[in-house]
Amino acid sequence: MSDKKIPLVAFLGPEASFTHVAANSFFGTSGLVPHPTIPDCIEAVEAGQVDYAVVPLENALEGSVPMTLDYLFHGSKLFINAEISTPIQQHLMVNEKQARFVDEIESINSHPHALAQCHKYLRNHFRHVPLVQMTSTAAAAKYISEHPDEKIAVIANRLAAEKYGLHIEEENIHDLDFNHTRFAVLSTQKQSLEHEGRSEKTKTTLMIKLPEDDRSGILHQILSVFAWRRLNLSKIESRPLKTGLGNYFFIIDVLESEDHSMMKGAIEELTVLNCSVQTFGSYYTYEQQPSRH
Ligand SMILES: O=C(O)C(=O)C[C@]1(C(=O)O)C=C[C@@H](O)C=C1
Repeated sequence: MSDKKIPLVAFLGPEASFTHVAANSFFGTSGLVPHPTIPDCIEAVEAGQVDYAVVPLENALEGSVPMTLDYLFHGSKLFINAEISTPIQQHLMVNEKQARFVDEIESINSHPHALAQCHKYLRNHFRHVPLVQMTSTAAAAKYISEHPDEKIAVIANRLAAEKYGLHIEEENIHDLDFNHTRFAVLSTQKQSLEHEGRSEKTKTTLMIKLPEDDRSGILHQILSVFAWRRLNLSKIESRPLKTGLGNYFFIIDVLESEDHSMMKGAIEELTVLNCSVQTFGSYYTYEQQPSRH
């Protein structure tokens, strides 16, 4: 018998959320602990209650998950240890008791990203039905399993339909086929987690704050630091600094390890330009293979 300690992993729950599916694919079924919100997951790992947290970072159709970015980049001391890219398939479901009355539903509940991923479908089929935002797709599914008399449909994955005994009214209602979400594995350690099927390249996530004096051309200078070193950026996003209107910082993903000499040089040069640079770790990406969920 192996005496290897099973890590505890917080994930955005309840069970059968997409985050659960992603966490399960990476860590297996043991040690996974559902938390009701993204900040709860982040705080659990900061407080040492769990070893890791798995939280959604970005969806291919909807873009970044602001809650994760806000908690990760504003004051947390966590690092990204791995990234899991998961295919997302959304289904419309109701409680078995409501299966004959789908025409009479009074609201459609789900996570805001899931509602947005099915925007066209909802406009075409349920234009006048109010949409209600929930903390996760699985939270919506769990709710209607516990309230069979309420005339609510939800958008969630197949695992949620199975787990909460719901009737799938329509499958694959997401507007575009290429629907993937990136999840981050976070911990207090600066480390890269190894797992089967990792990407060839390491990715580094940087948070860059501009110098106080608002010089013209500073963004161009920042990008040149990476460009002449042939460091490939896979993402650049600006987010509010929350210090005043128009004050932003940049999140930049670079396809190189921060230990690489070119990266060290780039970070040093950015500091000389009076930018403040914080690294959130270098890590691998894992593509989760499509499953029935
Ligand atoms: O609601 C869930 O099931 C989640 O895991 C959250 C989340 C998200 O934040 O985008 C994850 C993947 C899907 O894109 C929809 C919702």
